[in-house]
Amino acid sequence: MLPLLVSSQIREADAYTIANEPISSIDLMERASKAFVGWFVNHFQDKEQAISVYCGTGNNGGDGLAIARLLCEHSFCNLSVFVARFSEKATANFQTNLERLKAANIQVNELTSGAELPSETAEIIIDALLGSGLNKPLAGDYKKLVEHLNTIDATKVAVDVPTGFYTEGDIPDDATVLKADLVITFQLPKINFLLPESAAFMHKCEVVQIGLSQDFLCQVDTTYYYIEEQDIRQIYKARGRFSHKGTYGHALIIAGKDETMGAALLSSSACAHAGAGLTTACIPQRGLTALNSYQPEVMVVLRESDKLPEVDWDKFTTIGVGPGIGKGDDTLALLKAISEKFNKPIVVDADALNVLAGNNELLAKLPKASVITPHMKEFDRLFGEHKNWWQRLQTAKKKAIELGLHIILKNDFTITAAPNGKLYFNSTGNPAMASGGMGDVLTGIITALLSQTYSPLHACLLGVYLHGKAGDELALPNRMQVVLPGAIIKQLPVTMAKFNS
Ligand SMILES: NC(=O)C1=CN([C@@H]2O[C@H](COP(=O)(O)OP(=O)(O)OC[C@H]3O[C@@H](n4cnc5c(N)ncnc54)[C@H](O)[C@@H]3O)[C@@H](O)[C@H]2O)[C@@H](O)CC1
Ligand SMILES: [K+]
Repeated sequence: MLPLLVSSQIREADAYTIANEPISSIDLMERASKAFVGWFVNHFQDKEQAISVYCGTGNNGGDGLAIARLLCEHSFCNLSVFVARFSEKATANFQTNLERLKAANIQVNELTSGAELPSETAEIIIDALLGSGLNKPLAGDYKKLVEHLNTIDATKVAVDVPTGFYTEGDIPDDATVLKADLVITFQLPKINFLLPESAAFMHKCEVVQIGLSQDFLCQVDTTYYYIEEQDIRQIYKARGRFSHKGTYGHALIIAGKDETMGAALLSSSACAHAGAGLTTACIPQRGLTALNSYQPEVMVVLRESDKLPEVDWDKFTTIGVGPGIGKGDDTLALLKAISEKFNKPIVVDADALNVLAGNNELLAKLPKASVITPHMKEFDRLFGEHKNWWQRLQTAKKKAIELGLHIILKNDFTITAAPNGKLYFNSTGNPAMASGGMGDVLTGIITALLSQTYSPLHACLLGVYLHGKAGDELALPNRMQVVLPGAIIKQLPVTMAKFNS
C-alpha cells in the first residue's frame, strides 16, 4: 500500500533518493519536471495556447523554470515566464534552471512587488510559486499575487501543490490559496488533498511518478496509507473447491423498524450478495412480507419493540447492527445484550451509533476489534465536534487505539482508522453514490466479509473498496450522476468476480 508522507518526510524521501540512487538533486528536479510535462502535453494539445508560468525562487519555482524550458522544447512557444522575486533567497536548483532557461533564449519577467502585477490574458496559468516548502500562511506580495491570479479566468495547473495550500495539518480558515483546476503532484498524493477542505482549492489531482526510492517508501514510518487495487488483490480470497455455505459463515443483520424497513432490506441483501454463507435478518414482524419479497434468501428472527429478540447468539459468525433500527431504549438494550453475549467482531452503524453516542461507556464494551462506520455527523456525535477533517483524523487514530476498534469514517476517500494506529484512505467511490441507504449497503458488505473470516482490518479495507468500486463501475463509464444503493448491491458479485483471476 502506498504510504502517504508529511512534508518533512517528502524532503527525506528526496534526500534519500539523491544519496542512494544516486542521482543529483538537479537531475531529480529535471525528472520531476519531465513527468509534469509528459502529463501536460498529453492533455493540453493546442500548442498555440498562451501559457504563463509563475515561479517562486525555491525548488517549486525551479520546477516551473524547467517546465517552461521543456514545454518550449515541445513547441509550446506562446510562453511567458514570471519569477516572483519577493525575497533574496533562491535555491541552487532554481538558479541553475534560471540559467538554463536564459541559455535557451526564453525571456524571464521579474516581479519585485505584489503592487505591480502583470495584466494576464493567458489561457493556461502554471503555478510554480510555492510547493511543499510552505511553512506559513501567504502574506504580503505572495498573497497579493495569488489573489490576483485567482481573479483571472484561465485554466490553472499547479505544480505539485497549489501555492498556499498546506499538505498536512490544519488549514487556517482565512488562508489564501491558489485555486487550481488541476494539480499535477509528484509521486504521492498529499494527505490534505484527500480531505474535503481541499475541494475549494483543487478540482482534480493527477499523481505523476518521479522515481523516489522504493526502499525508502517501503520502510518509512507513517500513519497514513492509500489503498489501491493491487492491495485489494492481495486481500481478496477467491472461493475454493469443496467449500459450502458453512465455509462462509452465518451473518446476523439487526436492522429496520416498521417505518425504516428499507434499511434492513438493503443491508441484509448486501450481506447476502457480498458472500455471507447464510444471512439472517432480525426485523419487526411487519417487515416480513417486504423482506421475503425483496430477498427470499435471507432468513428471519422476529423482533418486538419492547423486548429483546430471542437470538441464539452462538449460531452466528458475526453481527451487523444499526441500519434503521431506531434510537430507542430497545436499541440500547440490544447493544448491551450483544456486548455481554457475543465476543466476535461485529459492525455497528447508523442509529446504533447514535445510541452509543449517548452511552459512551458501551463503546469500550463492544466485542474486541469490532467495526464502527460513522459518517461525519455520527463521528462528531460520538467523539465531540471537530473544526476540520485533519482534527477528525487525529481523533479517529486516538480512539481506534484507545477503544481497540476499527473506525470507518465515511467520506469521498473513506478512512479506516485501525487499532494499530494506522489510517487507510480508500481510493474508490464517486459523488453519484451520495444517497440515502448507501451506508446500509456498506454495513451489509463488511458484515458479510467478517462472516467469511476476513480479519476485521481486511474486511474494512476490502468492504469499503468493493462498495466504491461497484459504484465506479456503474457511474463512471456512463457519467451517471446518481447510482442507487440497490444497483450497487446487484453489481457487487460482478465487481468481486474481477478479483478472482
Ligand atoms: N530535490 C527535491 O527536493 C525536489 C523538490 N521538488 C520540488 O520542490 C518543492 C519543494 O521545494 P522547497 O522545499 O524549496 O520549497 P518551496 O519551493 O515550496 O518554497 C520555497 C521556500 O519558500 C519559503 N516559504 C515558505 N512559506 C512561505 C510563505 N508563506 N511565503 C513566502 N515564502 C515562503 C520557504 O523558505 C521555502 O523553502 C516541491 O513542492 C517540488 O515542487 C521536485 O523538484 C522534486 C525534487
Ligand atoms: K505550486
